[in-house]
Amino acid sequence: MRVKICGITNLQDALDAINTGVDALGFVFYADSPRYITPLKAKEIVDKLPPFVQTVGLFVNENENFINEVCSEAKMQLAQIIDDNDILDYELLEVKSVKVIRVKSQKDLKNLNNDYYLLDAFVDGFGGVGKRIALEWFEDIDCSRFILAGGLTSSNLKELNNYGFYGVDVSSGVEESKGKKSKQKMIDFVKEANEIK
Ligand SMILES: O=C(O)c1ccccc1N[C@@H]1O[C@H](COP(=O)(O)O)[C@@H](O)[C@H]1O
Repeated sequence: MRVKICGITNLQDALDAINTGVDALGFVFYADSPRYITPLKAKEIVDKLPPFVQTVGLFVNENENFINEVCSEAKMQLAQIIDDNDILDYELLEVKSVKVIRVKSQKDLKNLNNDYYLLDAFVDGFGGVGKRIALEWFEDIDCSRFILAGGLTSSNLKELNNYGFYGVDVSSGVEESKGKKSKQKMIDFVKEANEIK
């Protein structure tokens, strides 16, 4: 089970997250988020990271140029993309990407192609507020290319057993306050994630 911790705003949280064994760190380039980080500050953090950790930039309804420029400046290796109006031309992106599906109903899980998707619960405004997707919607669906997000915590991760998700993404569930991660919550989260089958 791959684990991404999203909403990194400072070096200490990034290093604490890495020490728990996470696979990816997320940086929010969405100005209305309490976890927003400037590309320059993200780059300063990324420059101090050890190898073998993927850096992921989160974008909300931005155009290709903006995504390319920020990923280049901030040294993001993957773009996590919310594109509500489906207008992005992915061919124009200079960085690998994963599309976010903001899941409102079980219908949104049907007819997806063979790509990897990050699935987050639909909320008015945007994510990072701890809302969950109903797990029963995934019964009888192949979850092996899905990264599940939305309302995950060390206490509810056990419920994911046997679904076969590729990975999980968490933000508010490992915070002590908005934009500040809790070292202990990250340790507990990653420990539980490693036990999921
Ligand atoms: O984290 C944010 O502030 C954010 C802002 C806008 C869109 C998405 C955002 N976060 C993403 O939301 C999901 C779930 O987060 P949570 O664990 O429920 O708090 C996750 O993919 C974050 O990357």
